[in-house]
Amino acid sequence: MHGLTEAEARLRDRAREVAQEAAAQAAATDRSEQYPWPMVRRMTEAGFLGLTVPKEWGGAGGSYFDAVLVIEEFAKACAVCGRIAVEANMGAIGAIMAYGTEAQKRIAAELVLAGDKPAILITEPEAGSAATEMRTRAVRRGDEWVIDGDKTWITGGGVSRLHLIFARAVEDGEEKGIGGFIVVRDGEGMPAGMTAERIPSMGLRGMPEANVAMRGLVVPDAMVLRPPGGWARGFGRLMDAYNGQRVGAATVALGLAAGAYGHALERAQTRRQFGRPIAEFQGLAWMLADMSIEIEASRALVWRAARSAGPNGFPDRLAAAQAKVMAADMAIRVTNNALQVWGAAGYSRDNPMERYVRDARMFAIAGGTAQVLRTQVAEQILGRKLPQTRDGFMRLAAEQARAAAE
Ligand SMILES: CC(C)(COP(=O)(O)OP(=O)(O)OC[C@H]1O[C@@H](n2cnc3c(N)ncnc32)[C@H](O)[C@@H]1OP(=O)(O)O)[C@@H](O)C(=O)NCCC(=O)NCCSC(=O)CCS(=O)O
Ligand SMILES: Cc1cc2nc3c(=O)[nH]c(=O)nc-3n(C[C@H](O)[C@H](O)[C@H](O)COP(=O)(O)OP(=O)(O)OC[C@H]3O[C@@H](n4cnc5c(N)ncnc54)[C@H](O)[C@@H]3O)c2cc1C
Repeated sequence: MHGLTEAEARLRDRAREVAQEAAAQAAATDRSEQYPWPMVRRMTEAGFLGLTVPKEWGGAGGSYFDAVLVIEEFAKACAVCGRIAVEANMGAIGAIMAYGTEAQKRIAAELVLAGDKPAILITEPEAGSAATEMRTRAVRRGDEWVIDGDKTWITGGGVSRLHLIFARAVEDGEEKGIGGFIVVRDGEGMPAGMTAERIPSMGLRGMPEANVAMRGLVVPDAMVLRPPGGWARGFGRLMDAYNGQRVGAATVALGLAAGAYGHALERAQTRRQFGRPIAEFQGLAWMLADMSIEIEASRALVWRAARSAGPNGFPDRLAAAQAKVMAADMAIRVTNNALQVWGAAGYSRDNPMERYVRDARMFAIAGGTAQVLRTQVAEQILGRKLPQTRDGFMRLAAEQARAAAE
């Protein structure tokens, strides 16, 4: 790897060192399906949670690129730890540090720097890819808002303390747009009006995924996250921040692929059949060559996307989607081929290869599916909206005709 400053290389090396401890507990975390609290404490002490929090709020003031260097090292060893590093540096915490009030920033920074991995609540049972069709409503009642709705597949549900909830804001009986609502879980249980029920998942089993129900959840007005541009632009500005997390998810996929590839490379040179190392068989040598090419190409896109964020900005939307699509699809292929290099041994649950395969599967679904993000890439390169609803193009044409007539 090249193109790192001395400080960046030092940060990556420090992350690599701590990630050895993450590797040692990854199998146990997968088997127990328990959130890896001891490792979270270790990562917190090392300053990897809240790395991107500005110095004035107690963080290291690191860049998205710094976070990416750390996330890849953890994801190679323990993808759950990699995802913790994503959400403790990007997504909800990024949105709050950019758009929040002083009080909101202080609360969020303190939580993350003390080891919390925030949760972001966007998806609903009937609004997955079509996230703008969400039904969760926040109705204003004086100085507070009352939230009702159901979210699903919420990473960290029941473990996270800081929650950023996307909901439709209703004021004076009128719907204003989609906004962000901050809720903090203080004690052991969930806040009044909020429940979390775990969903059993295929991979990343140490990370709880949950259905979160909100019934009369009260949020003070002071905890409403108001991005610039008003309610009507709320969803878009929150998604600006979410582009950071897309780069983070791409990095976990990259790290998983790189970790599996490392194991495959070693195995190919030590396992012998027909009297010689299996690496000498061209079928496997080319498989390893393709893995290395795809990993390097993905890393280039991930780095480009992370570096596209200005000092106080978020990664570019197009670059983030391109990196995520490439890394997610690549990780499925590479982890699968790495298991193939291991033969039957790779299929055993006593071996990390099957965990890499299970863990890699989610990234073409979560954070925008591979299909939806391809449409986003197409929209950006074509410079035009590609509506996904049946009547979308008719509405667009009507809007354009109206604008031309004015
Ligand atoms: C955006 C979609 C939900 C498509 O819905 P629509 O067609 O109804 O919406 P648009 O008109 O395209 O967008 C509305 C509004 O938002 C702006 N926008 C959309 N995406 C972005 C973006 N990436 N960056 C910046 N701005 C964005 C868009 O320009 C419009 O703005 P204006 O109103 O014009 O100002 C759909 O394409 C989509 O993204 N679906 C995926 C939903 C998703 O990613 N969910 C993630 C849930 S969290 C998660 O999975 C965590 C997992 S993890 O991190 O491992
Ligand atoms: C492990 C995991 C963690 C997650 N974490 C979170 C989280 O923390 N917070 C959160 O809010 N959400 C989270 N999600 C939810 C995730 O964002 C959604 O699963 C994702 O946006 C897709 O929604 P869906 O699953 O409802 O699929 P659907 O939208 O129902 O899609 C089903 C299929 O149809 C395809 N499809 C849908 N629309 C189109 C289209 N317009 N064009 C082409 N194909 C289309 C999709 O690509 C997919 O293959 C997580 C999901 C997983 C698996």
